This record gives sequence, structure tokens and C-alpha cells, in this order.
Amino acid sequence: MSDDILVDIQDLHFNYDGRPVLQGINMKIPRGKVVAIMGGSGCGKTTLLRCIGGQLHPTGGSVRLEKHQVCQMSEAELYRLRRRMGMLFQFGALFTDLTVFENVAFPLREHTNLSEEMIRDLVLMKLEAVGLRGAHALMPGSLSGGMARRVALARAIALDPMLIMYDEPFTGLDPIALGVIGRLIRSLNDALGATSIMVTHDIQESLLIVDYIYFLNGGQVVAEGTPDEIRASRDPFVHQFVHAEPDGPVHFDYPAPSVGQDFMPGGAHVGAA
Ligand SMILES: Nc1ncnc2c1ncn2[C@@H]1O[C@H](COP(=O)(O)OP(=O)(O)OP(=O)(O)O)[C@@H](O)[C@H]1O
Repeated sequence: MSDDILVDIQDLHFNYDGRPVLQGINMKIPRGKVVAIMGGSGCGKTTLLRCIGGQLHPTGGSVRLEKHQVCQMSEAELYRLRRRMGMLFQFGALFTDLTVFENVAFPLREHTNLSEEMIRDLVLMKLEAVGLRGAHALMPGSLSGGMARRVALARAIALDPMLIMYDEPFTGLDPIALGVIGRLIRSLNDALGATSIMVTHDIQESLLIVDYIYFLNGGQVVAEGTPDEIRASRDPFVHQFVHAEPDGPVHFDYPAPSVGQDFMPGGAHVGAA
């Protein structure tokens, strides 16, 4: 594998209880890049992140991270590898009974034997990086949604990860906080020399901050490109996303019989006992 590629996913398949969710995903994620994964609800984006992180074992194909075949690693090896991955999940809640400082210190205490002095310096550096050094003594309950997300971000980068994975990092944020988090994702990636994979529904923010976008549908990659390529794309799937159209290749309506069939007298059994 080329040294430039940090994550190499080949022909990845995953089933839940025999139901196919991922059906032959191929992706090459170069070092240093920020990559977005987009697609309709339930198309398998979170499942893909979990396969990359080794929390789920695929039914076929491979995920290679650096020189490691993630799918073939033991739990102990995965545990060590995950120290080098930062993860920020949608509701990656902070520990509500710990201060901001202790939340960010948590992975350092869990995974290292650093002195208290070192931990103190590292935590304050990470909080400084997200603009919240002054908030170190606050409890999570007194933070705004955007501030809480920034603390979670500081915690995700506490161990200087090589790979940072975000699952819908913008959910529930107002437009200003969303822009702040987007810029932080980009700048922290670059400052740390990390690589970032972000599952998101926010195409407009993605177009501003990422290097490359993959679109998933039906468990497969159906479109991909740089933000410029995506903006210029005539692919109907991409068009539907970029222009937030309610219908297109991704359907708004759950499959149903024709309206005529359901509304004609005696034409359907909806609600019938
Ligand atoms: N633990 C599970 N057991 C069975 N099915 C599951 C499980 N987790 C997810 N699924 C199903 O697998 C499919 C893919 O789920 P996944 O969470 O990966 O989608 P997603 O693209 O991240 O969705 P969203 O954008 O809504 O978060 C969905 O149909 C979901 O209902």
C-alpha cells in the first residue's frame, strides 16, 4: 500500500442479521486529508465508521489502516490501535459529573502514565486549541451545545490521534456554532498532521472544509469527488444533495401503493382490523 494512503477500504461488506448494509465499499483515504461521507438516512455511514474503528467485523472485504489489517486484529491489538484514533460521535456526551478539564484529561489518564503536571499542560493546550482554556473549571451542564461539542473535540484529540472520525459533528448546532466546529475540524486536522473522516448530512459545510466527498447509497459508493468536482457534478444523486431536493435518486416517500389504490373505497386495508 502506498504510504500516502492511511485508510484503504476494499470491497467491504457488512450484514446486520443477514440483511446487507455495506455491499462492496471501496475507498482510499490519503494521509492529511479531511474526507466526508454522505448519504441518505440508514445507508450505512455509521456502520462504515464502526468497521474502520474495528468495533464491527465486516462479512467480507478489508479495511487497512497504515500497515494494520483491522478486520484481522485481536481485541488487544485493536485497543492499542484505538489509542491512535480520536472519535467524536453525534451524541458523544461528556461525563456530566466531571469538569471540562477532567473530561479532556480522561483519555490521558486512561491510556498513559503521564505525570499530573504533564496532563495539566496537555489538557490546557487542547482546550486552548478549541478556544476553551478559560472554561476548564466549568461543568458540562453550564455549556452551550457548541461549547460542549468543542470540549468533546478537545477530548477526541487529547492523545494526538493519527485518525479522527466524526459521526455527524454538526447535528443540533446553530449556524454559527456549526461554522466554528467545521473550521476547527479542518484546522485541528492540519495542526495535528492527522487525517479525518466525517460522516455528515451537511453538504454546504463539507464543501467548505473537506478535501474529498464520498456519497453512499444502497451500501455502495455512488459518487465521489473534490468539492469543486461535486459542485460541478451533473450526477442526479449529487445534485439532489447539493441542492437539498426532497426527491430524486434518494426517495422522500417510503414505498407505498399508488394513491389511487389507497384512497379508493375498498381499495386498501389501511387501518382495517
Ligand atoms: N445494531 C443493529 N442491528 C440491526 N440493524 C442495524 C443496527 N444498527 C443499524 N442497523 C441498520 O443498518 C442500516 C445502516 O445503519 P447506519 O446507522 O450505519 O446508517 P447511517 O447511514 O449512519 O444512518 P443515519 O444517517 O440515519 O445515522 C440501517 O437500516 C439501520 O436500521
